[in-house]
Amino acid sequence: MEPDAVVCRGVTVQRGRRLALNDVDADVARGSITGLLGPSGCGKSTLMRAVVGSQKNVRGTVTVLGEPAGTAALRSRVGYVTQSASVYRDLTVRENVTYFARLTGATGDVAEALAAVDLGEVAHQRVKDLSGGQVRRVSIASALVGRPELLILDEPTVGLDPVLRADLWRRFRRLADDGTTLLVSSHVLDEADHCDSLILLREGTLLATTTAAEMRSRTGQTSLDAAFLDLITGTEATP
Ligand SMILES: Nc1ncnc2c1ncn2[C@@H]1O[C@H](COP(=O)(O)OP(=O)(O)OP(=O)(O)O)[C@@H](O)[C@H]1O
Repeated sequence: MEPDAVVCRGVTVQRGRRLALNDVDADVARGSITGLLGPSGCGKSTLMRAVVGSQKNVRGTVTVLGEPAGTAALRSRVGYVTQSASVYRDLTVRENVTYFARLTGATGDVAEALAAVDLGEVAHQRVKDLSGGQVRRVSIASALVGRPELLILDEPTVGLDPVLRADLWRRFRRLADDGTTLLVSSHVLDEADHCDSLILLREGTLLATTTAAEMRSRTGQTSLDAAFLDLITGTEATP
């Protein structure tokens, strides 16, 4: 069996006065969708940054595709889409994705990346004339064009309507089916149903590594929000 795409051991990050992550152990299996879930401020973005290698003051070890996180060799193998879209508003959709392809030295196909997130028909439009959901997808296409083995998406569905959200998750599933490993964060617990496995964080600590089905069976709840609350209560009840 191939080793996991991401292996985090004892990951601890101090940000200002706060311990943003406290001794977190978590793994991301290859070719699957792992959800990184928890309330706002629990440390999701910090953990993603530790995996990408852009977070300062990381203690513990983070191994990505067999290499220490952040090493130069990983640059073309890992795609990272931050919460705020990092695209050029005055360029067209195609120009943006082409630019990122050149920047990463990617041999990937621009048309293929645009098609993967259904942007083919607006490829000629300037980003400033697009909807928020479309801009989000330009960011994703810009990361996809490098054909990363690991794609890290920080809250990609936030602010999107339910139809667009469902559509994006279908596209993420297709990418995973084609062999890409996805680590996707969300503070919406219901999105857990789209993930193969889950890393649940709370106030910088690992609450559980689990699945949506296991969350329901452990708590007897059908709603994942309620199951998460039960897990928090259970944790607090443990001395
Ligand atoms: N630049 C910073 N300096 C100091 N503390 C920070 C900084 N950025 C974030 N933090 C703190 O680190 C903790 C974790 O933040 P992080 O952004 O990782 O959480 P998150 O789960 O991604 O939140 P959200 O869902 O709101 O994006 C929070 O308590 C936050 O206040």
